[in-house]
Amino acid sequence: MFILLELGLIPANAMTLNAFQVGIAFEVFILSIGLAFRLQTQWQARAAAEREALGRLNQSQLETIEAQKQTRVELELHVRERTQALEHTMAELADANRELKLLSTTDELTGLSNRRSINATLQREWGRSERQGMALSVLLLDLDHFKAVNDQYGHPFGDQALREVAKLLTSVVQRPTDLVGRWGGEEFIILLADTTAQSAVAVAERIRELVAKTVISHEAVSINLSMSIGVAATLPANVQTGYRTPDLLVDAADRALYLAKQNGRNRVELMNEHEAPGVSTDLARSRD
Ligand SMILES: Nc1nc2c(ncn2[C@@H]2O[C@H](COP(=O)(O)OP(=O)(O)OP(=O)(O)O)[C@@H](O)[C@H]2O)c(=O)[nH]1
Repeated sequence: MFILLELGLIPANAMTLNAFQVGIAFEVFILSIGLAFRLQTQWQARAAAEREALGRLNQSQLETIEAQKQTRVELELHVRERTQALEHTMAELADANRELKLLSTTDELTGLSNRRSINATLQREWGRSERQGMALSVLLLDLDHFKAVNDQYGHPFGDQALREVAKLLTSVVQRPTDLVGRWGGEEFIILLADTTAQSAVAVAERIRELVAKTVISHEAVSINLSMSIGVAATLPANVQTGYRTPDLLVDAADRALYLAKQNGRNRVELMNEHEAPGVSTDLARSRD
């Protein structure tokens, strides 16, 4: 442009004189537009990429939250199922324990308390009688000539007789604090709390009479049985004259029972607290 002007090939005017600057300005302008366009394109691409990444991130977060929720629900369900199963097992265990306790305290044949349970009750009642200054009585009851019954009518008949006798005993002894148990074999025991020797003998006598008059039947056989009963009573607090331990009280009843057998059976004998044979209730003999 400068050479053309110098040679006079183009007229010198504002346009031609400033053509270089104008050209540069124009080029700068065009470059600026190009640069701006390029920047905008890059910015848009970057924004789009960011949006997409953000979208992806949110989606994965949502999936994570959803998965966690699902896991929690499943876990809660599992815990509930396990809790229910555990409760069920606990209930079964409680039932089994009750059953076990019943089995360990009950005589299978008669349903009465067994010896173990009677001993526990005797200890308890002894302590209570001691604290409250009450009398405590023990009856030992034994079926007479029971071996002959078994031998003659068979063991099943003997079993039935034991069950029937157990019912008779519980029908007479009904106070909640009293206890009827099977001491072993054809021998029964009765604990009478807050009961003096005199009352205990009266109870024993009622039992003796009831057993003697009750007909025991099983299948084609019907027979009458009788019982010998030993009675011992004490005031546990009375250490001077009474029996010192529950076992000694039972021993005394056992000695009274032995006397009843010796003296002819179907009778009641009382062992007095001074360890000597007591007043025998000869009612049995006199009435039979
Ligand atoms: N059926 C049956 N018999 C039993 C059971 N337990 C013990 N006996 C029997 O009871 C009988 C007891 O006999 P003994 O101890 O000789 O006494 P007893 O014949 O009753 O004679 P006394 O007691 O002297 O009058 C035995 O034949 C035992 O087998 C039982 O659970 N069922």
